[in-house]
Amino acid sequence: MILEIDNIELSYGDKFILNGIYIKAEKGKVTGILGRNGCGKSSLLKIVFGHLKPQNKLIRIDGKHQSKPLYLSKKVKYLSQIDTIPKNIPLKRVFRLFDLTWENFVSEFETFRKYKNPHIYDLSGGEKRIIETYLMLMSSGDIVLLDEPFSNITPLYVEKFIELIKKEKAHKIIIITDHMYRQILTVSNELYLIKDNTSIPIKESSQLVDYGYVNYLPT
Ligand SMILES: Nc1ncnc2c1ncn2[C@@H]1O[C@H](COP(=O)(O)OP(=O)(O)OP(=O)(O)O)[C@@H](O)[C@H]1O
Repeated sequence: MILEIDNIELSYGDKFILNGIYIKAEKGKVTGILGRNGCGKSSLLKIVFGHLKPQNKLIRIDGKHQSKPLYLSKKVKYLSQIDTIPKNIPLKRVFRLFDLTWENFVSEFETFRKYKNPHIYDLSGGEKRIIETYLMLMSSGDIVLLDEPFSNITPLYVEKFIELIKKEKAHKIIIITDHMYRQILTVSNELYLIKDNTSIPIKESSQLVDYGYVNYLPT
């Protein structure tokens, strides 16, 4: 399965954000998107999910133009930057709604074992984010869009998610964006930088220095 995000044009009023984007994401690969604050990464994922209507877009799956928003097809799971888990339902039930189990989750994320029958409001901000990321990544779907899954998460669990993403990509298209660029470099098979409103395919990490995204690369 191949997802192509093509010809995206987005402005908010007279504020020009994206133009001429082309991103190709495939099942079996993780596609990373990097870019400075405000370059339009979150807007791009919202456009792919279908929540944001740009001035122009072409979304293709296996070459077939998708005229309807992808979220209608239930093919896509989207970790956005806003809270999405209902507050009034016990978390174990939320997991069941996603066809997942709390028991499997705590076997990977041990520190959650202390919660016996938690609701989302019992958790810290980072813990909520861990749950949301787990649900979006691990539940069924062909396409997973992850907007800043690593921010606010303790390093051991960032490593855990990198491990899970590498497993899940075998049967999913995964598109990920985050400012933790070292982790994005680690987990991604294909990489794009959004700069000057457009997408630039990155083949060598040294290009990130050439394009002024970072001053130097970690040794
Ligand atoms: N609803 C909106 N109305 C007007 N401007 C918006 C709206 N949403 C986003 N923007 C602007 O569009 C630009 C891109 O925002 P977006 O959140 O997509 O960037 P980003 O690359 O994800 O940023 P960050 O890395 O800081 O999260 C920003 O300048 C932002 O202020």
